[in-house]
Amino acid sequence: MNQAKINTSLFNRLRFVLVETSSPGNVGAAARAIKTMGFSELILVNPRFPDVLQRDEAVAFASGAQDILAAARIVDSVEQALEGCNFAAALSARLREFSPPLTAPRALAAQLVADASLNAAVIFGSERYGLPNEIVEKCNVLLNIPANPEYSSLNLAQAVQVLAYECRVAASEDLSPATGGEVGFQGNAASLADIDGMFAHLEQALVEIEFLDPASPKKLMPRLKRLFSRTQLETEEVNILRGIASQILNKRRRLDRS
Ligand SMILES: C[S@@+](CC[C@H](N)C(=O)[O-])C[C@H]1O[C@@H](n2cnc3c(N)ncnc32)[C@H](O)[C@@H]1O
Repeated sequence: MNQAKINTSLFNRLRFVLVETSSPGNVGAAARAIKTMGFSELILVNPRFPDVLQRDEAVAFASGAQDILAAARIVDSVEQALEGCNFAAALSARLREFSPPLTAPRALAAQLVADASLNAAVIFGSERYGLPNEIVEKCNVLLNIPANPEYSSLNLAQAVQVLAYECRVAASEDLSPATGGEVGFQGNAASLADIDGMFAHLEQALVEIEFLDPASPKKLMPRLKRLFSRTQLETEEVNILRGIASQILNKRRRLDRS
């Protein structure tokens, strides 16, 4: 039995999100992977089979982790899966032109353990298609598991296992009290829902001043998302950006009226 001391704070702050998973066996194996490493929160976004959690194959692959399966939640959208989160990492074997900063599981795990103010999600794509760009662009980081460049796509549940393992190892190595305090943000990390709202507001303002042409948006919003994803936005900062957007919209309306 492993008696190593461990900082358990991350176990309650990290959720595993599987998007549009098709194989019940992978869902069961993912439940087992997260339980063996001490985690418990599994969320499925639009799985191929709505009854996947009860399917024999899922139950068989979960083995002793049937409690994780039973407690797993099924939701309709990534936004629902991320409710209450202020940090999200997209896992992909594929690098993309417009993505948040690239990081590796070990570095991310250390960051999540060190900063107790982070309520995080790690998001995995479907077996066939991986993660769509719209989801990757919402995330703070893109996580790539280092692998053979000629064949780097792990089985979904194995990717979950690697991530959960790295987080456990990082938690075992960091035994500082998990209170946040001097490490991490000065203010509260903005929730992902607030950041989404801020981008929608900013987009509206940019359209209003004709900086963004909705008929030909090019890559302006993905580029801005990438820019902001390089910093961990705080609630106050999101409010400032929304204030700027409001001011632009109000000023524009006043000019239109005069
Ligand atoms: C079988 S893979 C999906 C492969 C898919 N055909 C694609 O091109 O993305 C299922 C999921 O496991 C995760 N995954 C697999 N290999 C990975 C790697 N090397 N780094 C990060 N995530 C990986 C990703 O979340 C991926 O969406």
